[in-house]
Amino acid sequence: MEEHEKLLKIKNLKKKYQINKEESLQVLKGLSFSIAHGEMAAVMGASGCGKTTLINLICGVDKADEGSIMIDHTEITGMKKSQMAIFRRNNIGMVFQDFNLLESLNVKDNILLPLILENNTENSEERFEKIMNVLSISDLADKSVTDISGGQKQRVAIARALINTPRIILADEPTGNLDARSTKDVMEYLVHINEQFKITLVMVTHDSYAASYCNKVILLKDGIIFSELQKGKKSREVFLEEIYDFLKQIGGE
Ligand SMILES: Nc1ncnc2c1ncn2[C@@H]1O[C@H](COP(=O)(O)OP(=O)(O)OP(=O)(O)O)[C@@H](O)[C@H]1O
Repeated sequence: MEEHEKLLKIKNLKKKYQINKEESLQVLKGLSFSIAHGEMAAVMGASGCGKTTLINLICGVDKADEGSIMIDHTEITGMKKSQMAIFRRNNIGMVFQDFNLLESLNVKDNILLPLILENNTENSEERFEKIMNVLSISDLADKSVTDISGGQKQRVAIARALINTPRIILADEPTGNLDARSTKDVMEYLVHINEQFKITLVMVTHDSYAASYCNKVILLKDGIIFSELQKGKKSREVFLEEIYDFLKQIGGE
């Protein structure tokens, strides 16, 4: 893969947290990897290895100590907070474990919220309809988000992440609050939107089953990359076995 085909390029990323005056915790110790345009990748590793830290650095809510994060040729590590907030709104769609939907708004308004905040709802109807169709939530548009299932809530959250035509979707444990049936549904829909909208997707997960839907799995250990697994032409089931085997080596399952 040529460098210019990479959407996300992370080089030598370092992050430590100051625990108290004397102690600090070096979580990321020089992490490097890249994600191609249109790729769907999972980041895995034992609890506390720095997965959420990594997502927070990529979406710019926290700052790295060293290293570089490029999203489509834009270096984000040096950006000011206000600049980063604008970049994030225009380029990054976020999906969270607990959905982060507003209960006072119905499904449609939750999805349109990023455009409403930007005062940019003109010509959004066609994209809204397409997203609703692809995620099979058209029938839910007028419902309150308190009256739909967990799996449906996550599909609404994915629709909201997509509405602004982002370059990348970052998902932190998107199936963490879902049962097995809804996990399967949500992962199938994520594959579907990855294909239909050619959107690049990076998710952090504990769940090997969810990760097995991705084209690539990045395994973190001790603050660096332990291994990168490619699905290639393998079936999802065979890829799942491979993920299990590697996770056993790093104590992640
Ligand atoms: N703001 C913070 N201050 C101090 N330590 C922190 C802070 N945020 C995270 N940590 C620590 O850094 C390490 C990595 O945390 P992080 O949440 O990134 O891990 P994770 O891989 O996402 O964990 P999990 O899988 O359990 O969600 C953990 O030991 C955590 O306790």
